Amino acid sequence: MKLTGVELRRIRMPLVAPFRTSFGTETTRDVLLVRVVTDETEGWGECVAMAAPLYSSEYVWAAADVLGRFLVPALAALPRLDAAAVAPALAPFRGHRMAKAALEMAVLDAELREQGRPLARELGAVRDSVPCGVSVGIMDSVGELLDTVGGFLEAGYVRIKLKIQPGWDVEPVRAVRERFGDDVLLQVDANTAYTLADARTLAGLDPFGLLLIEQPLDEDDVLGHAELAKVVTTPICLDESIVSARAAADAIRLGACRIVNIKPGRVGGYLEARRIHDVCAAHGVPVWCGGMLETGLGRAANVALAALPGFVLPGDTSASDRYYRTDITAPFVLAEGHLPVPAGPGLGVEPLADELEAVTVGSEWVPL
Ligand SMILES: CC(=O)N[C@@H](Cc1ccc2ccccc2c1)C(=O)O
Ligand SMILES: [Mg+2]
Repeated sequence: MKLTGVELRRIRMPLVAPFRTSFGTETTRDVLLVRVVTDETEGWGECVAMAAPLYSSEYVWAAADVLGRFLVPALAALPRLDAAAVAPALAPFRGHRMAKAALEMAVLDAELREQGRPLARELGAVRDSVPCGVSVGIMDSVGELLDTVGGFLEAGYVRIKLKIQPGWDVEPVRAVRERFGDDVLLQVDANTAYTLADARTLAGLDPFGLLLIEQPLDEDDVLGHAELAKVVTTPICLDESIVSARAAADAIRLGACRIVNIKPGRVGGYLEARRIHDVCAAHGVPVWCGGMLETGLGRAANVALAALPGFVLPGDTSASDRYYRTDITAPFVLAEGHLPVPAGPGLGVEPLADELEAVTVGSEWVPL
């Protein structure tokens, strides 16, 4: 494969409802897409960075800049273009994992399309559909939360995840348990909103039979999570802290987590995501696929990843209509709480021209 061009495309997708977390409220998703064109085919990548550096240090403008200024030129300099060569070629540039992940994803899509090989096959999928959970934001009232959770259970989601923050934690969890019973698979995600001083409050969640408490403390407070794990009996799951396979191995060995949320964008790509899956499997640590409000492009790749054997917990691989009225690909529709793993070459999906044009706010070709 020979690289002939790279397009950086900015799209804006309105959310069907505001999505509130401990770090802010999102009403519109500002997404950067990467299209890699080769002499044989083309591939698509999606950068999961937000418009502002609130989830991690990355944000869309910075990702577009680092791709255009450093990452794409480094890729263009490669003698041979293949997905395995992307991460090593980009390694000299520090960080920017979400930008790197988008570029690697586009090359992987192009390479697999050329080979006629589905991404699920390449990654080692063992299932052709995956059970789906849903992430529920912080709401203005417990009543509104219960209505929203009821709607998602009606829709067939097999697991509910509640965003929490100090002042919105034990009460909403108790209300969901009282209304929907003890059998609903339930977990919470704090997005780093607590400190070790809140250990007693977090232990207050233990009576509710949660699957896990996700990232209660700071991204870099791995030892704090190990301390917290001695006080809280609910399993700790890490998200923001797990930026690589090495970070996963260290966190597990330090006793900082018993479960890992794998997000390909956060860790630099789907190939590193598979390595994290393998490290966790070797330690007997269950994993699940996190979500970053991806369009159908990232959703397709996440569902393929979620079909690997170690993904034993339902992920945040929700249907397209959980976030968007209209997706830029054929929509992912929940069926009996599951999404089908794409079976076509590469991602198995591609943008629908009209839908893509309708949400495009900018496009630039990166000179090679
Ligand atoms: C589904 C879910 O909860 N995702 C993230 C948080 C999150 C929340 C809001 C977002 C808005 C724009 C882009 C990424 C975002 C990620 C998480 O697991 O921590
Ligand atoms: Mg999370």
